[in-house]
Amino acid sequence: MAATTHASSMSFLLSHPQPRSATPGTRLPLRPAARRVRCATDAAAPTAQPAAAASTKHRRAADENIREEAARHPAPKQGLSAWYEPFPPAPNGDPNERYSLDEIVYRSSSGGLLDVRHDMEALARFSGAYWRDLFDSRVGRTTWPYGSGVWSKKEFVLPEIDPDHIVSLFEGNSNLFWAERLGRDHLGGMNDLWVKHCGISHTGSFKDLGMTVLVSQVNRLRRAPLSRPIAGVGCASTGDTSAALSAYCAAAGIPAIVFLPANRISLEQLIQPIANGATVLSLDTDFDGCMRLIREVTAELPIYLANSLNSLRLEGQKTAAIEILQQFDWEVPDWVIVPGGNLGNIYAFYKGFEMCRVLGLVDRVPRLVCAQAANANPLYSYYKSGWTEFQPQVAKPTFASAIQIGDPVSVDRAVVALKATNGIVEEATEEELMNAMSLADRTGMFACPHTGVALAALFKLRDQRVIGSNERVVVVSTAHGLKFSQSKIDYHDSKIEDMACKYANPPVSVKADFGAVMDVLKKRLKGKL
Ligand SMILES: Cc1ncc(COP(=O)(O)O)c(C=O)c1O
Ligand SMILES: N[C@@H](CCOP(=O)(O)O)C(=O)O
Repeated sequence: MAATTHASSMSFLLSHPQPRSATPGTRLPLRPAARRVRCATDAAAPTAQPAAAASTKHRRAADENIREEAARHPAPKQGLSAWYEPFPPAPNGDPNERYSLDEIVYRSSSGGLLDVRHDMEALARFSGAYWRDLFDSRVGRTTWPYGSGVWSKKEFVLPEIDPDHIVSLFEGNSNLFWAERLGRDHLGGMNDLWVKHCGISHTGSFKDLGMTVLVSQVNRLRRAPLSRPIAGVGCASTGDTSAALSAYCAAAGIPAIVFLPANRISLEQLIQPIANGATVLSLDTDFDGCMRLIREVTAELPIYLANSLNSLRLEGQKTAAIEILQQFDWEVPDWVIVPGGNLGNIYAFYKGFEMCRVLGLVDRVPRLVCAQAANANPLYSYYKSGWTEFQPQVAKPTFASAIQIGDPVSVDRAVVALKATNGIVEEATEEELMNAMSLADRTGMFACPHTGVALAALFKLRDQRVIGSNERVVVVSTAHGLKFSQSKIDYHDSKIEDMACKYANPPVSVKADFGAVMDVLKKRLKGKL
C-alpha cells in the first residue's frame, strides 16, 4: 500500500485510521485485497495512530482556520460515489434510471420518490471493523468536517462532496440518555431503556442532521464550477424543518423561504426562522396545504426544495441510527421507537441500520416502531388495514403539533422500513402522550410532546407484553421540550379540556412568611421529615 505521509499531516491521520485487512464481509462480494483501490484512508495512514498520538498534534498556524487546515490536507480520491435512484425501483421502469446528486430532481420519471443510493461494492472493499474504527476515531474531534456526528460518517453520507462546501454546525453526537428511573419504576423494571436525544441539538430538533447535508449540497451547486442559479432554499414546515433550514442557510449566506401553517406551530418555533433572517410566510392552511404550495412554487421558481421529499435530507438523518450503534459499542438494540409525521425519519433510521448490517458493521437490525398521534394517524390506519388501503386524512390538532400531518410524503418509504424490520405502528391519544411526556419529565427529562407519543407507544407495547422488560429499547426524542413549553404550561395548569392531567405539578402560591412556607412544606413532605 503506497503511503504519502509527512509529519505535518499528523492531525489528518488521526481522523483516518489504517484500513484493516480487507476481511471479506458476509453478505456482499468483496474484491480481493490485491485489487483494492487506494482511498483516502489507505494513503493517509500507513500505520494506525495510537490515541496517545493526539497529544503530539501540532497546533495549526494562528492565521489558519479548521476549514483551511482541512483543505491543506485533501483526502485522496476514494472511489466512493452516490446518486439518486427511483424508490422503490419501479417494476416496469427503466432499470438504468439514475441521476447525479448535482441534478435538481425530486421525483422519478414516473412521479415516484427518489432515494440516494451508494456504491455499496466500493464501500464493501473495507471491512465492517474498518468502518467502525474510522467512525469511532472521529468522535469528539474538531477536525473539519468530522467533528460533526453527520460528517464523521461522510463516506456513508455524501462521499464526494468537497469538505470546503460543507455547511456544518457540528450537529449530531447527541446524548443517548439512560432512562434509569423511567424504565425501572414505571415500565415494569426495564433496565435497558434509552432515549436518544436528537432534539438536544443546534436548532432543537433532529432536522439539523438532514439539513446540514441538504444545505451543503446546495452550497456546492451554487459555487463555482457548478454555479447553478439557485435563488434560495424553501420548505413547508410544522416548525422544526423551518428552524433548521433557516439556521443552516443563515450560516452559509443562502436565502431561506419557509411556509408555515398559521397558528399551528409553537411561538418558539416561529421565532427561530424570523431571528435567522428567513422569509417567513404564515399561511392560512395546515401543513399538508403548505406542502402542496411549496411543491408548486419550487417547480416554478429556482428555489431548492428542503423537505424530506428530497432524499438528501435522509442521508443526514440516517446517521442518528449509526450513532446509536456506535454508542452501544456496535451492539444492536432490540427496538427503536420513532415518532412519525411526514415519515422520512423512520425510513432514515432503517437506512442507517441496514447500511451498517449490509457492510458488516453489525449483524442485524432492530425492530422499528413508528408512533403517531391518534389525531394524525394515517400510517397507523394503513397498518391496521394490513397495509391494504392508504387513506390520506385531514389531521386534527394535536399537542404533538410537529406531526400534525395527514398526507405524509414518505409513506411508501415508511412501509418499506416497517416491513423490513418486522415493525409495528402504534398511536397515542392526547392524554396518553401528554401523560407519558410529563412522567418522563418527572424522571429527569424535559421531553417534547412528540417524544411523549413515542413513550406512550412504549407504555402500550410493554402492557401488551410485546416488548419485554429485559429488552434493550431506544426511544427517539425528536425535539427539545423547551420548544413546546406552552403545552407543558397548559398541562401543569390542568387547563386542558377533557384531560386528566395526572402529573400536573402547579406552583404553589405562598405568602412570603416563614410560618406559611413551613406549613406548605410540612404538608408536601408529610411522612418524610
Ligand atoms: C419534533 C418532530 N418529531 C417527529 C417528526 C416526524 O418526523 P417525520 O416527518 O420524518 O416522520 C417531526 C417532523 O415531522 C418533528 O418535527
Ligand atoms: N415536522 C416537520 C414536517 C416536515 O417534515 P420534513 O421532514 O418533510 O421536512 C417540520 O418540522 O416541518
